[in-house]
Amino acid sequence: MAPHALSPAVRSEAGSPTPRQGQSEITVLASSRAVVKGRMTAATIVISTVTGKIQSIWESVLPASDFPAGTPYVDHSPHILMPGLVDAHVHLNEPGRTEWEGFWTGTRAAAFGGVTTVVDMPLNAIPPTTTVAGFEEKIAAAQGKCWVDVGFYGGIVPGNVEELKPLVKMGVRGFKGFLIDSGVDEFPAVSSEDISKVFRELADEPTTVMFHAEMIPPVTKSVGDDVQISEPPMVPSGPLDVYQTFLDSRPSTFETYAILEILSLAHLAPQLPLHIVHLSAVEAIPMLREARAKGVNITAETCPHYLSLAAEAIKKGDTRHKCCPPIRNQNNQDGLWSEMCRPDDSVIKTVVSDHSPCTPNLKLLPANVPGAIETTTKEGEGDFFSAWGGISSVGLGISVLWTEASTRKFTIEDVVRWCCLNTAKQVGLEHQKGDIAVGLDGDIAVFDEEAEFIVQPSTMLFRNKCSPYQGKALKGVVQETWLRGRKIHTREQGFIEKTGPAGQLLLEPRVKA
Ligand SMILES: NC(=O)N[C@H]1NC(=O)NC1=O
Ligand SMILES: [Zn+2]
Ligand SMILES: [Zn+2]
Repeated sequence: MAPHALSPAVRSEAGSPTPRQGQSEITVLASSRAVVKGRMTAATIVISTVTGKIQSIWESVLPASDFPAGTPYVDHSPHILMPGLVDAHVHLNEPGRTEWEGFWTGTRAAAFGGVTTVVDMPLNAIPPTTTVAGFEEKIAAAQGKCWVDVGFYGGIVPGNVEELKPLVKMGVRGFKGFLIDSGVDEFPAVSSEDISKVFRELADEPTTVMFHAEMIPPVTKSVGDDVQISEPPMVPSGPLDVYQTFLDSRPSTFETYAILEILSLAHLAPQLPLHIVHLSAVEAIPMLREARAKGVNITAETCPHYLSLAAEAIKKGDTRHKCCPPIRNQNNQDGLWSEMCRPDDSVIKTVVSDHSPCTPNLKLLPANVPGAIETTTKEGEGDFFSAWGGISSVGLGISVLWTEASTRKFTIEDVVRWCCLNTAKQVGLEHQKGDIAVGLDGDIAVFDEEAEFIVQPSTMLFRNKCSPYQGKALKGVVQETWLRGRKIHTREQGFIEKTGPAGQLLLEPRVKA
């Protein structure tokens, strides 16, 4: 490439603010391997330090001498430059349950793992993001505490339909509702009537409606001439600290029944994107495929835990593995991976953490499990039914996923599709996030896919160091994380503290796809 070809590309954009004295207007990252527009290539990426946007890309490694003297330039070869990850499902729980997780700790954990955007779930904070007032409190609580960019979902609960359009205008990136008990009182489940109202209300809005798709199938019984419908309780069928007992209490039919219910109402909003969060049961896949073939606009996500852990290996009382829907058996995991082999028509488009932490006491961990705390009472120890449901993993996702995906012959491009390109699309941020392309934010993860590490408290930056991954050897290390053209974290040096929490709140309303 002739050096003169650079001059138009490195010119700063007209009308942009001037950089501070002595600061270069651009920063350059190069590598023999980069995932640009979803494809592996050599690349030299020029990011404006003024706008934070990617200004130009060459599909070759240009030497530093091609750039003006003093331009920060690093050739990261052979490490991979990939887009910063967009984790589209994280519970940050602030305000109200900040002792479970907060903006500061949750976004630092994200940055450690190359995640440059997280999208916060509407529940577990108090208040939940189910009203305009609740969202205002969230936004206020997040100010100045975010180390990566943060978007927000709104919540759907019985009776809040009038809040939904105003929340869209305030910039929520979608909505989540539950069809089963959510685990927190302030976020009740919705009925089919509630869903019908929501679909009518949001039918033409630029948003996505997402469901925690587990539902207890009602049982019908005849009493005289009447048919009575009731929900059976989730009754344990064995010891409470045996994982299989818990798994038996939340079978795959809970997921398939919930999805059928959602599909039966989809005609009320034919244009509205629908989405199933944290899909676990493989049995739901053919149903979703059939619906999509008929034109229903529905997608699904799954999580690293469903793709890497299996019920058979969960030890007695190890409630670090409790989540809902549950981790199922190895066959189920293999089935999810088979679906991931279909890059173009898979119903599972994204992989997200569903980082849903709590304080360690609520996990009721027996003393011999790492992450346990000393408790004065042994009551309920190891009880999978009473323990908080949720897996902590934000920032570990890419390594957990790569450890498993690489043995199954998937590529880094696949990971980028699941965790960057498609997650950005899911939340309407594809014009800004999730890819290395001119005009997008200069969010980059520098990934060494050969390096390995053991998960320890020092590699779990979330607030409560209690995760089923502790002690596991993982493959793939994020060496550096860049947010809008600024290096914010390196594995060697930690956080670039002088940069401070440079994350922005992503509140620009979505536009219709
Ligand atoms: N309330 C809450 O965060 N629940 C999450 N935890 C989990 O395991 N599944 C969820 O939906
Ligand atoms: Zn959920
Ligand atoms: Zn969740």
